[in-house]
Amino acid sequence: MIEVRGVTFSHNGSRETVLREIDFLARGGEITAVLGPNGSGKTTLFQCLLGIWKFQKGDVLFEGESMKHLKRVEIARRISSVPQEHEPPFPYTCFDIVLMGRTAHVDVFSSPGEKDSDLAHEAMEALGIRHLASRPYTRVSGGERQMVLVARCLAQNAPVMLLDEPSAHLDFRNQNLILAKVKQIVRERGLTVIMNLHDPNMALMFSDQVLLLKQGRLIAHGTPDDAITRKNLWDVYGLEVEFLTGSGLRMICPRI
Ligand SMILES: Nc1ncnc2c1ncn2[C@@H]1O[C@H](COP(=O)(O)OP(=O)(O)OP(=O)(O)O)[C@@H](O)[C@H]1O
Repeated sequence: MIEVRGVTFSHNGSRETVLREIDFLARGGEITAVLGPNGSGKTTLFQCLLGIWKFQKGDVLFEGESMKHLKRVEIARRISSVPQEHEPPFPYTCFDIVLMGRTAHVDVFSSPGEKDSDLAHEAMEALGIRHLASRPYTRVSGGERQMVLVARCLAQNAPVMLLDEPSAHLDFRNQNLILAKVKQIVRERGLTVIMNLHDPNMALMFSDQVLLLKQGRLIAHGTPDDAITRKNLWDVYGLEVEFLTGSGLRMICPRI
């Protein structure tokens, strides 16, 4: 469980407040989706949770304890993440990239051991990408890279996972497969997942809680059905939408 209390953040020397008084609770075994227009502060929120940016006000609690004074390696044992862009400088194999997820658990003077390799293989197996193990990461497709990065997150074995647009670069089938897989793993392992998404339909299908951000403020917050409404989508994106229902599903169609 991770609790965000009144987090407020501005970049050094900037007058613009990127995040204002953000409050929410993300529970284990659940997926929290963060939706909001480009530049609304979604990635910055992740960077604050990961300790990359130091917020000026508020606190982040992991299982009730403040993480404010933890070192990056200590945060990495609690929170793993899939960044939006990842371009390694060297053509590591996909397996090496997944194994890097174990860094937070390996002593500075040691190399990853058998247990670390097993966990990396297991993570690739769970996502159905074992066949990519020996392929250079720089020579697989954007979607395959995304799968490798999610596997790296799983191998890190942290109770909280942050996924920044996990379905970016994925084809229609893989977008759905990866989110269904994440949901299954979240339920099985009781992980707390927070993911940034652009498509509210994906949030309706795969999340348990939705946060809607606009210009660094939390405009709405609740179950997908409560938070994703015509009014809230208009307020946040300035877009008129229709809801279509059928087969037990509720989907959004923009009115353009
Ligand atoms: N290093 C930086 N210095 C100053 N301002 C920054 C910096 N990085 C981001 N910003 C600003 O912070 C705001 C929030 O950016 P952020 O990347 O968190 O948005 P986002 O919601 O993730 O956007 P997107 O959906 O496009 O990925 C933007 O206005 C952006 O211009």
